[in-house]
Amino acid sequence: FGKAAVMTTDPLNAIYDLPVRKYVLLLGAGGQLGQECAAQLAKQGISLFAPPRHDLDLVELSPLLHAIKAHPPAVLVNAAAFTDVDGAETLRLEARQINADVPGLLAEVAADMGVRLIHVSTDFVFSGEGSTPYFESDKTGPVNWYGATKRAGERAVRMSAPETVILRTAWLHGRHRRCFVHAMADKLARGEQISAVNDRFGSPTSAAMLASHITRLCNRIVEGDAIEAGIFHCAGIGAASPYDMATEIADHLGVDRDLVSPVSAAQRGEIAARPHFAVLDCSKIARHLRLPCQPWQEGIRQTLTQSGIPEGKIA
Ligand SMILES: NC(=O)C1=CN([C@@H]2O[C@H](COP(=O)(O)OP(=O)(O)OC[C@H]3O[C@@H](n4cnc5c(N)ncnc54)[C@H](OP(=O)(O)O)[C@@H]3O)[C@@H](O)[C@H]2O)C=CC1
Ligand SMILES: Cc1cn([C@H]2C[C@H](O)[C@@H](COP(=O)(O)OP(=O)(O)O[C@H]3O[C@@H](C)C(=O)[C@@H](O)[C@H]3O)O2)c(=O)[nH]c1=O
Repeated sequence: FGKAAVMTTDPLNAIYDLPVRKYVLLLGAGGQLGQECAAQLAKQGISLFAPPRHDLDLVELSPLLHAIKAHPPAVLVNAAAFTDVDGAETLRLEARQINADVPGLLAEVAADMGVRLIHVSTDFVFSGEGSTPYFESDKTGPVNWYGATKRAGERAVRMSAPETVILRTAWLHGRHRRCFVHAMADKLARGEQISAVNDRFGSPTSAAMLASHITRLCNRIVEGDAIEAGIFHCAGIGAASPYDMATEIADHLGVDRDLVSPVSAAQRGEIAARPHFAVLDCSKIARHLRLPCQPWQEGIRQTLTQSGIPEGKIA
C-alpha cells in the first residue's frame, strides 16, 4: 500500500518496429550535428532510431549492442562525443570513454553484423604546426586531450571495422545549439565591441552541410550502393580565423567591421592547447564520394539565415 506501480518501457524497444537492415541508428541525436542529421534524415523519409541521451546513456552500452545484434540497422551514425575541449583536460577518463572506447565497441559490433559505421572526427587530431591544409593521409599529432581521445577513436574504429567512413570535420556551427556564430552575432547586433582570435586558423563548417552529406551517404547505403570506406575531410572550404568569421558575420548583419578587435590566442588564456593551423583539404570527399563541400563563408551565412538572422537585418 502507498506505493504507486511504476510502468517502465525500454526506449530501445522502438528499434524492433523499424525495418531490419533498412534503418539508420543515430547516436548523439541531441547534439549540434545530431539534431541536424535527425531533421534531414527524417525529411528524406529514412527510417530512423535516434535516441536522446536521457533514453540511452552510452556509458551503459550493452543494451544497445544487444539490440544492434538482434535487429541490425543498415547504417550506424556516431555523432556522439565529449566535445568540451577545456573540460576534457580534467575529465580525462570520461572523454576517453565516449570518444575512444565507445566508438571501438560500436565498431566491433558493426563489423560483426555487417552494419556500415559513419563516425565523426575532428581537425584537432592534427598538431596545426604547418601552414598548408591537411590531407587525410597526413601525420596526426594532437596537442590536447580531446584531440588525443578523438585520434584514439579513429584508430579503434579503423582497427575493428575497416569499412567505416570517418568524416573529419572542424569548427562546427549550426542552428540547433548556441555556438560562436550566435554569440558573435548577438553582440554585434547590439553594437557591442567583440574580440576574436586572429592568429589561429581552421575550417569553419556548417552542421547543415555536414548533415546533408551524412544523409546522402545513409541514403546510398540503405539503397545498397557501394560506398568507399576510409577517412574523409568534410569541412568548410578555405582557411579562416575566428576574427575572419566575426568580420564575415558583421558583413552579413551590415554592421561596422571595426566592432571586431583582433586578439592573439595567447591573450584568451584557454585551458587546453589548440592547433594553430588545422585547415582541412576537402578535395578527397568531392572526388571519391561525389560530395563537394561549401566555402566556409557560405556556411556561416547558412547558419545565420537558418537561425532567423537574415542578411542585412541590422543595416
Ligand atoms: N563542435 C565542433 O566544433 C566540432 C565537433 N566535431 C565532432 O563532431 C561530432 C558532433 O559534434 P557536435 O554535434 O558539435 O557535439 P555536441 O556536443 O553538440 O553533441 C554531442 C552529443 O553527444 C552526446 N553525448 C555525450 N556523451 C554522451 C553519453 N555518455 N551518452 C549519450 N550521449 C552522449 C551529447 O549529449 P548532451 O546533449 O547531453 O551533451 C550530445 O548530444 C563529434 O564527434 C565531435 O567530436 C568535430 C569538429 C568540430
Ligand atoms: C568565445 C570566443 C571564442 N573565440 C575563438 C576561440 C576558438 O578558437 C573559436 C571557437 O570557440 P570554441 O570555444 O568553440 O573553440 P573550441 O573549443 O576550440 O572548438 C573546437 O571544438 C572541438 C569540439 C572541435 O572538434 C574543434 O574543431 C573546434 O571546433 O573562437 C574568440 O576568438 N573570441 C571569443 O569571444
